[in-house]
Amino acid sequence: MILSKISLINYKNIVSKDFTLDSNINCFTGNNGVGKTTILDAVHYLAFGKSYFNPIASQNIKHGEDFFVVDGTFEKKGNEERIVCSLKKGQKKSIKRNGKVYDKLSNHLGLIPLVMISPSDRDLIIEGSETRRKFMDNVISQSNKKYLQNLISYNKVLTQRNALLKYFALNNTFDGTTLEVYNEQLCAFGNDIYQERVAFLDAFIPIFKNRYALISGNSEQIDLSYDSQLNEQTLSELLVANLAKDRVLQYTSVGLHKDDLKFEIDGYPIKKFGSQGQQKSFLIALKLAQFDFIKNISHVKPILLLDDIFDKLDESRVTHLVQLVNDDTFGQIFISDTHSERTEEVVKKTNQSYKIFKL
Ligand SMILES: Nc1ncnc2c1ncn2[C@@H]1O[C@H](COP(=O)(O)OP(=O)(O)OP(=O)(O)O)[C@@H](O)[C@H]1O
Repeated sequence: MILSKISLINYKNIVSKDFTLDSNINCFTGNNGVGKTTILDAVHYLAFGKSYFNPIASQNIKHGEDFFVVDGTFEKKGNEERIVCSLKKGQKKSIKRNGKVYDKLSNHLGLIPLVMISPSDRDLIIEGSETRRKFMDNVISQSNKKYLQNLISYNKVLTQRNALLKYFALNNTFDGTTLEVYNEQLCAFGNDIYQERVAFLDAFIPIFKNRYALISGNSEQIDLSYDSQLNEQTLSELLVANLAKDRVLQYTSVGLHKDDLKFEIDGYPIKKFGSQGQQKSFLIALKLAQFDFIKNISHVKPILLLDDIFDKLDESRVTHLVQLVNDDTFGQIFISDTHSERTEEVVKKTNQSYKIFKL
């Protein structure tokens, strides 16, 4: 899938802009705040029906205006797909494919595979476990609809179980039979989710390590592992063993919603012991592995958005990255950078066609 044209109206700081794009590399350069990331974000909007950065849809409308439109034309094997995302203040957002409004956003997801790499991915390292679970869940659910369904069902039962624990505490009562019904449902959905996460990481971790080695030139050992209470005990055993604690806490303290991913460098947590460049390399490797994973499953090369990617990387890592881009693993790429000359230098070294848009 190649994005051949995009136009933005009132999207964040962009009043009105149209771009006719290259099928390989597109670079957006300019000073801080001119709107480079905004353009990449608009491409993300076309694929996922939402901003990568601001989940509150109305805040993506340019200040003082009352609507935005992002209009993209994609080409796939000679066929055109026109996707138009728009939002008018006070109304529901609309996503149209070839003039027809989608009933549900979920029907659009998957049509345009895309991976964004951005400085805000640092949240994956510095924030709590929820961010890392979300990353894992997003990658798995892009190719596994049943996983997403199980996840939704698990969270629903979890909310009900927590409400019941609260009810017990408030009313000084306990009903083991009702709780058991929730436990059984939680275990049924939870075990499926656990198995899928194990299988996913078995496939994902070697791809990730390979990507990291290529970017860093093998200069340090990194590790990614699955940290789950279910690695030691079944969910059913965990629920029984922690019942007294859960009744005191009035919520479910064990389960898949506590899973995490452990990121390490030379055996130590990367959050505390990785340099900025090493952390950045780790995140790029993680996202490139996501790219590979989606590509292997969907047999389509996702669009790759590289937001401010060269910052903090030394020359040899930038060179390795460019070499990566040069093999035919990748499809269309969008790059944003403050240094126009640096970008041009870098993309010139690839054997790909490119366009540089100076904003
Ligand atoms: N709803 C909005 N209306 C108007 N401006 C907005 C809105 N949301 C964000 N902005 C502004 O858009 C501008 C462009 O941001 P963007 O992140 O695209 O810049 P950039 O060119 O990538 O800069 P940098 O080099 O600093 O990363 C910023 O000044 C930001 O404050």
